[in-house]
Amino acid sequence: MVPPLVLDIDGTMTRPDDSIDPRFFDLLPDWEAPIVVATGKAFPYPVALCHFLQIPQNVIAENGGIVLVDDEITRNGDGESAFHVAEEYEADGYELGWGDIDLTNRWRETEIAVQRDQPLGPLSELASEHGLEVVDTGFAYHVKSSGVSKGQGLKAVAKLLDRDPEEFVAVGDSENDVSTFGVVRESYAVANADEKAKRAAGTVVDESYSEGTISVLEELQRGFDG
Ligand SMILES: O=C(O)COP(=O)(O)O
Ligand SMILES: [Mg+2]
Repeated sequence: MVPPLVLDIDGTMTRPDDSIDPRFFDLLPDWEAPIVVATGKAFPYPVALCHFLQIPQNVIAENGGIVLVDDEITRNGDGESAFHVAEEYEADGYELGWGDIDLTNRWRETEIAVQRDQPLGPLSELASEHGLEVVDTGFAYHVKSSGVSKGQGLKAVAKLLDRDPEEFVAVGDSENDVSTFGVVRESYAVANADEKAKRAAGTVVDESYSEGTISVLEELQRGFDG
């Protein structure tokens, strides 16, 4: 059997121009084991991605803040405090950086995300005053509860799927994937991954972005076929 998968979205299922690699639309629906999409993005994004890929909606969103399996939704973390951090950051004269219509945070429930061109120092200070932490995904700074992570999310998903997290193979590209890498059987960082993800991964693949992820999936498939 091919192993169950836990896949990050940005930097992992995407090409360098941020588009989803269209090859996943053929590869993933045919994968004969559960697939979990684990992302720092707000909940609607991975739900929509699963919908359009036509795969079951096994989702970890907001870096573990929201978990969906079948019809069960679990929320984790102190969203209120994260929203207070955002308010205080703005009151101090900084911006979240997403423009007037902030679609990055509009649907967030358990954490907030800030553009990486905004100052990190004051954001980290406010986060720690509220007992929160900042994670840099390479796409955004995320202000979140420290006990909440994709790895914790995967443990919850695995349980609901009647699986062990150690059956899973993970692919990711950044520090918000390190917790996932810590609970799975095999972990792969794509070549564009940040140093934290590369250090935590069992294997760093030669290819970048979706090219790297697809090479891992094809290798797993060959292992299964052979
Ligand atoms: O939204 C982000 O900042 C990163 O998203 P990802 O976890 O899917 O890479
Ligand atoms: Mg990523």
